[in-house]
Amino acid sequence: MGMETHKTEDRHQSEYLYRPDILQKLDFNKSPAVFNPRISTVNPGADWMVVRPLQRGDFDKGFLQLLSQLTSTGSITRKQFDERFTQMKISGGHYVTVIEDKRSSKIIAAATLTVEQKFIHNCSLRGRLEDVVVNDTYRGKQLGKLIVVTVSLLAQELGCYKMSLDCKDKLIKFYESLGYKLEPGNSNAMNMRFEEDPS
Ligand SMILES: CC(=O)SCCNC(=O)CCNC(=O)[C@H](O)C(C)(C)COP(=O)(O)OP(=O)(O)OC[C@H]1O[C@@H](n2cnc3c(N)ncnc32)[C@H](O)[C@@H]1OP(=O)(O)O
Repeated sequence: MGMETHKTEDRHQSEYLYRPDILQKLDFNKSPAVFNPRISTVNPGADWMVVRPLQRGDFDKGFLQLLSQLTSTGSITRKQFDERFTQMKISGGHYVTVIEDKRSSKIIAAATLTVEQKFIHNCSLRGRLEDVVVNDTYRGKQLGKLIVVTVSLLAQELGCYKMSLDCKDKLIKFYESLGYKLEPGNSNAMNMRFEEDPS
């Protein structure tokens, strides 16, 4: 490969799914979450950690292996990953956000904000929190709180009027500590499955 080809390839790998600068202005004082010690998106607590949008090159940084700690991912090829990344970027509204350990160049946490465009509420936007996961060897160090608060504040910053999530019963307390509430009479998650559950 010539030098120019290398440069083009580097640019390709570091391409972001969404503009990283929106993450710089999130105000953690707006969140009810308690951090001890205090950390935030811009100051995640160690110089080897960075909170940022998904990059195309995260295929090589263990992003899919991390997701497999959440649910079944199947065996996704680089081409499939690349095409999905491109489609998400073109369609907009997909804020896949990650924490990288720069010492090992590995993705250690992830959460997605999906923004839905609505007609109701004066053409409003609604956020959905999806696919939250922290690498098991990094759990219990506030990174779950950090990544969830990051995408929740991002939803607010983007103008969403609310943010919703589905979770297992045992995680209700975790999300309540971050500002999510079970609304009486309005907290049922229902699904219609079109395929056999692979697990
Ligand atoms: C909308 C969704 O995506 S729901 C799916 C959530 N993801 C998963 O279940 C995947 C597997 N689990 C994980 O990846 C992690 O355990 C996470 C993301 C749930 C939490 O990540 P962590 O980095 O361990 O969380 P963090 O250190 O920020 O913990 C925050 C608090 O929640 C509590 N907590 C964390 N996980 C759990 C759990 N599974 N059950 C009960 N409490 C929990 C912690 O004790 C901690 O409480 P404290 O602040 O009083 O000490």
